[in-house]
Amino acid sequence: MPPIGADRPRPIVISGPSGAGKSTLLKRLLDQYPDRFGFSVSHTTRAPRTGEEHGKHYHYTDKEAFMKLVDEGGFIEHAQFGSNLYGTSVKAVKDVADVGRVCILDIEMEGVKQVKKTDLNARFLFLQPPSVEILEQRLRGRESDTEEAIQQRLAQARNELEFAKTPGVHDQIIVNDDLEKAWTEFREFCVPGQAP
Ligand SMILES: Nc1ncnc2c1ncn2[C@@H]1O[C@H](COP(=O)(O)OP(=O)(O)OP(=O)(O)O)[C@@H](O)[C@H]1O
Repeated sequence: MPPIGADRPRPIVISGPSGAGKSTLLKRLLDQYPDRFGFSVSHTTRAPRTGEEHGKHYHYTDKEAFMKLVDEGGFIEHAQFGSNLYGTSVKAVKDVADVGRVCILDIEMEGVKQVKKTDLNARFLFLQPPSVEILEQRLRGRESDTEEAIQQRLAQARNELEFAKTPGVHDQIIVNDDLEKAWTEFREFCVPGQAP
């Protein structure tokens, strides 16, 4: 198989603090270009629920096999929720490129560092809020988080913003001040050459 980028579309890694507007812009992108992008299928150790399909909703696995893949460096991100493990494997991202779609990874800073260690040849986009104060207003405006969660997100946001200053980490940084302006830049990054 040739490397990603030769004839398979390069994945796009989108990161940025919680509340920066990733979901807002991604929803718009997927609505406008439904066939162009794809998402990787995650691994999980939880049992499939009725109607869920192996390889479609998740790759269902057991703890032992999951941990073996962790040891082999097969995961970009993995985490435990409750008693179950979840993760995004490098292979799952390659599977999306193999069917000719641009895999979108909406991940946080640690995941970005992991992707950089792989041969995924990804492009990196950072979505930046205009300021931490405005980020706080938006998180509050969303009315979906407790005060504690907001404080945690803001603390993590400061870390992410600091990391994003590292030269060469991101191919592009978009400041989400005016949504329409951010959308134009976002679309140009994800679907180059579409601007009127
Ligand atoms: N340019 C903008 N101006 C004003 N409000 C915005 C702008 N962009 C996004 N918002 C609002 O900010 C809030 C946070 O946006 P969104 O939920 O898309 O963030 P996110 O980065 O996906 O966060 P998370 O990582 O927690 O999912 C939403 O209520 C959204 O409507």
